[in-house]
Parts: sequence; structure tokens; C-alpha cells
Amino acid sequence: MAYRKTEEYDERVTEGLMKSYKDALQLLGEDSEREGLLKTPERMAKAMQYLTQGYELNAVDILNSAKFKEDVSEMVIVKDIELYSMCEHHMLPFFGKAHIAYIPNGYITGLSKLGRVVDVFARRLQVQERLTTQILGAIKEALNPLGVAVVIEAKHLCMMMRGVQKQNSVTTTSAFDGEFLHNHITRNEFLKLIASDLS
Ligand SMILES: Nc1nc2c(ncn2[C@@H]2O[C@H](COP(=O)(O)OP(=O)(O)OP(=O)(O)O)[C@@H](O)[C@H]2O)c(=O)[nH]1
Ligand SMILES: [Zn+2]
Repeated sequence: MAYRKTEEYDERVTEGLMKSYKDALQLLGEDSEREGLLKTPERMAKAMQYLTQGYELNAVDILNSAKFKEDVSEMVIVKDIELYSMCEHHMLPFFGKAHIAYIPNGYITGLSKLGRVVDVFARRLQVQERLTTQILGAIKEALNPLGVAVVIEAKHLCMMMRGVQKQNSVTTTSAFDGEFLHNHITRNEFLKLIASDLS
């Protein structure tokens, strides 16, 4: 299944999570029976299923669902794709932007599919490095392009709200393949274009 309706939840999973979240609220010193919290375990159970729905989605299928034969070999860049993910260490959000480029090799994909692929891998428990390479891997597999590049810039709430508490640090990760890996002129063109407001 390439797509999933956003408001569909597995009842068995919802029930199990609700029990755990109710316990968690009690353990944190809350009264899970007070009015404001009565529905909270259910809300959390649904929110967490939504935020991890990427496990059930197939990025390559999504790209292939709008794959078009096209005889172009100019770099395609989609930049500033917003993303929200959760770090696998603390289950706290990290969020920012992804910039994606590929050089077609006989096929292009629907532009929106690149944004969907970001969500497929972001809606899981992640580290930013793996998120970056998984996006690259899916594009490479589906389109067999002459090159792929992915750059992600993100802020991690686990470094802001707790722990080291650095409010302004931004983590940048990148992954390059094909022309972007072997040809520094192509890579620099991409990096220049994602830094520009006009690209
Ligand atoms: N490489 C990488 N590290 C991450 C990511 N998200 C969170 N982390 C880090 O994962 C590390 C987990 O380190 P631990 O020492 O096990 O956890 P901790 O005691 O909570 O660490 P502090 O956050 O330093 O308090 C921390 O340094 C986090 O900053 C990510 O996407 N990539
Ligand atoms: Zn973390």
C-alpha cells in the first residue's frame, strides 16, 4: 500500500498504547482521571500512530506511481521541503528542511512525490543521518538517476528542551550519489542553488 488515509488507526494498537500512556501519566504524577486528561491516552495513541505511519509506506512505490519517461538530463531540485521527525533516542521531535536533487536518466518523477518520500522516512523513529541516506536510496532505486543529492538541516528538541540545551544549533547532514559524488562542479552547483533564495 503506497498511501494510507491519515485518520485510520489500528484498534488493537490504539487500545494497547492507551493502557501504556494511562500508566505513564500516573507514573509522571498526574491524575489520569481528571477531565482534561480523560481522552489524552487515546489522543496520544493516535498521534503516535500518525507520527510513525511511515513504517507502513513504501517510498519506491510512491515514486514509481508517478514515474514518467522523459528525455531530459538537467538537474531537478526541490528545496525547502519541511520535515518533522522524532529522534529514536528520546522520541522528541526534530524538524527542519530537506533539499533534494536528482539528474534524470530517462525518467522523472512527480515533484510532490519527493515531498511524500521525505514523510515516509521522517514518520518513523529516526536519526537524521539515516533519514538522509534512506531518502537518497529510495530515489536511486526508483529512478536510477545519473545522480542524487539530499541535504537536511534540522533542529533537535532533545538538544533544546533538555540535555545540553543549545537553542540555536542546526544539524546539517548530506548524502550524494553518482554525479554529485564524483563531480565537484555538479555538487557545488547544487549547493549554490539550495543556498540561493531564487532557485
Ligand atoms: N547522530 C545523531 N545523534 C542524535 C540524533 N538525535 C539525537 N541524537 C543524539 O543522541 C545522543 C544520545 O546520547 P546518550 O548519551 O545516550 O543520551 P543522553 O544521556 O540523553 O544524552 P544528552 O542528550 O547529551 O543528555 C545525544 O547525543 C543526542 O544529541 C540524530 O539524529 N543523529
Ligand atoms: Zn534525541
